[in-house]
Amino acid sequence: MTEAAKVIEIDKLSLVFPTSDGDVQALQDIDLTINQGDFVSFIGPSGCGKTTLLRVIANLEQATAGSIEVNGMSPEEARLARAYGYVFQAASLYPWRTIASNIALPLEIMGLKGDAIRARVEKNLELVDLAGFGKKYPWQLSGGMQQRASIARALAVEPDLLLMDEPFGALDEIVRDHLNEQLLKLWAKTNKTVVFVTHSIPEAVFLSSHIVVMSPRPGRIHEIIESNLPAERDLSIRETPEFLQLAHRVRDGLRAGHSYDEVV
Ligand SMILES: Nc1ncnc2c1ncn2[C@@H]1O[C@H](COP(=O)(O)OP(=O)(O)OP(=O)(O)O)[C@@H](O)[C@H]1O
Repeated sequence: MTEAAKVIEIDKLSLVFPTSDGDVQALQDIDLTINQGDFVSFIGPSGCGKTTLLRVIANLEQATAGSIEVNGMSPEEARLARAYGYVFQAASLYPWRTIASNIALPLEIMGLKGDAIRARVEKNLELVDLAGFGKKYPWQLSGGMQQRASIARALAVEPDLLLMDEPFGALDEIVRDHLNEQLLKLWAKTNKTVVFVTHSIPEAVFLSSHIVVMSPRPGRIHEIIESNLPAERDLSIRETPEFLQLAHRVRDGLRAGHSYDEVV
C-alpha cells in the first residue's frame, strides 16, 4: 500500500499571545500529522486552542515556536497558493450580493472570467444541494442554506484542503444533522482533506476519521483517536455500539484532559 501524502505536518508547535495581563500560552508542543483524505476534528473545552490551531494552519496566526508545513509549504506560501478553503462559524456572506455572486467573489479575485466563473458557481451550488438558489440574496435563505452557500464559496476555489471552524455550531440539531450527512457525502465524493473544529462529541464522532482531543491551559493535544467506523456512514450509525464506544472514549479523553467537568 502506498503511503498517503502528508497535507499538514506540525512539529512541537507553540503559540503565545502577549496580552496586557501577561502572556497567554494558547498552544503548547503540538505534534500532528494530517494525511490526504483525512477528516480530522479538533474537540475540546472552550479556550483549549482549537480555533487558534486552525488559524495557524490558515496563516491567520503565527506560531511562536516549532514548525508547520501545509502541502510541503509554509502556511504563508500555502495561503498564497490558495491551498485551502476556510469556512467560518457564521456564514459571512455579503448581504448585497446574490448567493451566486458571493460564491463568484473569490473566483473573480483569482482572475477567472465570465463562463468559467458561472460554471464553477453552478457546480458548487449543486454540490451543496443549492442548485437554483444562485439568484437569491443571503437573507432570503435559511441559516442552514446560508452555511451551505459559504461551504460552496470555500469549495469554489477547488482546494484539496477544507478548514472549517464550527460551521454548524449556531444551527439547530435537525439542520445540523442534515448538514453533517451532506458534508460527509461531499467528503466521500471529493476525497478532500477536512480539518473541522467542533464542541460536539456526536458531531466529531460521526464525521471524523481522526478525533484530536485537546485540553486547555495551555492548549495541548491530549489524545488522537482514530475512528474504527466504516467510511460510509449515515446518521443511523449513531445508534450502534461502535459509535457509542467511540463517543465514550472521546468523553473520557476530554475529562482526563482537565481536572473538572466542564460542558463541552
Ligand atoms: N488574539 C488573541 N489575543 C490574546 N489571547 C487570545 C487571542 N486569541 C485567542 N486567545 C486565547 O487563546 C486561548 C485559545 O483560544 P481559542 O479561541 O483558540 O480557543 P477555542 O478552543 O477555539 O475556544 P472556543 O471553543 O471557545 O472557540 C484562549 O485562552 C483565548 O483566550
